[in-house]
Amino acid sequence: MMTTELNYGDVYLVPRKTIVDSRKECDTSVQFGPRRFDMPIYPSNMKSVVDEETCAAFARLGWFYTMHRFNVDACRFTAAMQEEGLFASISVGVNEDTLQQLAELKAAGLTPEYITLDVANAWCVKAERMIKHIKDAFPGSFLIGGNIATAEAARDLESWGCDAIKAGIAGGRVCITKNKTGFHRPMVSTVRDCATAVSVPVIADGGIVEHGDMAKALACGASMIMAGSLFAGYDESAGEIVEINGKHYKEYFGSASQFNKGAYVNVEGKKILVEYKGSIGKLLRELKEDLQSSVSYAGGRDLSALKTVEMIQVYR
Ligand SMILES: NC(=O)C1=CN([C@@H]2O[C@H](COP(=O)(O)OP(=O)(O)OC[C@H]3O[C@@H](n4cnc5c(N)ncnc54)[C@H](OP(=O)(O)O)[C@@H]3O)[C@@H](O)[C@H]2O)C=CC1
Ligand SMILES: Nc1nc2c(ncn2[C@@H]2O[C@H](COP(=O)(O)O)[C@@H](O)[C@H]2O)c(=O)[nH]1
Repeated sequence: MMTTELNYGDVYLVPRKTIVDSRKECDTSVQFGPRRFDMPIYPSNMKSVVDEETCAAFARLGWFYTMHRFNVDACRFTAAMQEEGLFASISVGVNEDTLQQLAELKAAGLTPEYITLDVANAWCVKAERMIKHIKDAFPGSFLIGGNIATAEAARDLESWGCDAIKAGIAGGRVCITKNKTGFHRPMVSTVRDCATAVSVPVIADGGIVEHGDMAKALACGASMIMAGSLFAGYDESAGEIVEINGKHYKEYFGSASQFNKGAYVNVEGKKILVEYKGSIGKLLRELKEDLQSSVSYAGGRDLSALKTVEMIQVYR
């Protein structure tokens, strides 16, 4: 049977009576694993979005982050962050090099507070083996597994030991997976299905276009949101600045792009230029203001109000 599925642009949230005197009263903070963060959104663990400085800046601001896994010394990164009094949040893969990195961390007596298993389709035997290995070797780390896109996959990752699950397949701005393989699920349907299926937190990954999509993701049951292109155009983003005809852009490329892989093999991502927008401070302030406003329209004082808000489908 063929079903109709929904993306963020297909839905809106129905307003309720506001009970606060000011949007500033609305609390956007979220408990995620062992820590509380100022906002439930964070930059994608992509080489064109975050580097060590981005990660340290987000941690200092009280926002969550995850370092990417491409040519990164996880041991050195973890030590550097923790020596600065910041939490360490690393990404790993499913291959031999990850086993090596984990062994080095263990030998150095280091435990990252957060570990993200980052593969295109984590509903696979290799991810199952690695998740079980990480839970065994680092029981003190909060383990995020992803990505997946169905309730059944979410339930499997939860049963394998993930403390949180990242949902979203082929919905990203630099993704070409859906073009090359035919596989994709729109984000509203993905997040709703996955969040309903498990008791661990679900991260809605990719496809955030408008700031209001944050509230929609949370209304679908997400606890956190990961976004790439939203954060890619700033001084603090990791991509290079490019000048064309006097206008400035930043490079934003997929983790499975030829540019990131260094070879045209199993390419499922592309490189684009996004508008350069200067310092990220204005964006972070605006994201918080907009989410505070969303909470007020939801008739609450904190993010829990968004969990029970009514969602409607719009036809164009
Ligand atoms: N969120 C999304 O929709 C997507 C995200 N990405 C991002 O791109 C990066 C690269 O992802 P990924 O390709 O998983 O990682 P890798 O290219 O690092 O692949 C990891 C390992 O898994 C194997 N593998 C990967 N895909 C498959 C598959 N479909 N079937 C069997 N084995 C497979 C690879 O072997 P082999 O190469 O020999 O097959 C490799 O050994 C990640 O950061 C990921 O998050 C990529 C695509 C979609
Ligand atoms: N199919 C692919 N997806 C990718 C690739 N690199 C990253 N990603 C995913 O996209 C989101 C970011 O999406 P955005 O809409 O916010 O820009 C990211 O977090 C990954 O899940 C890739 O090469 N191919």
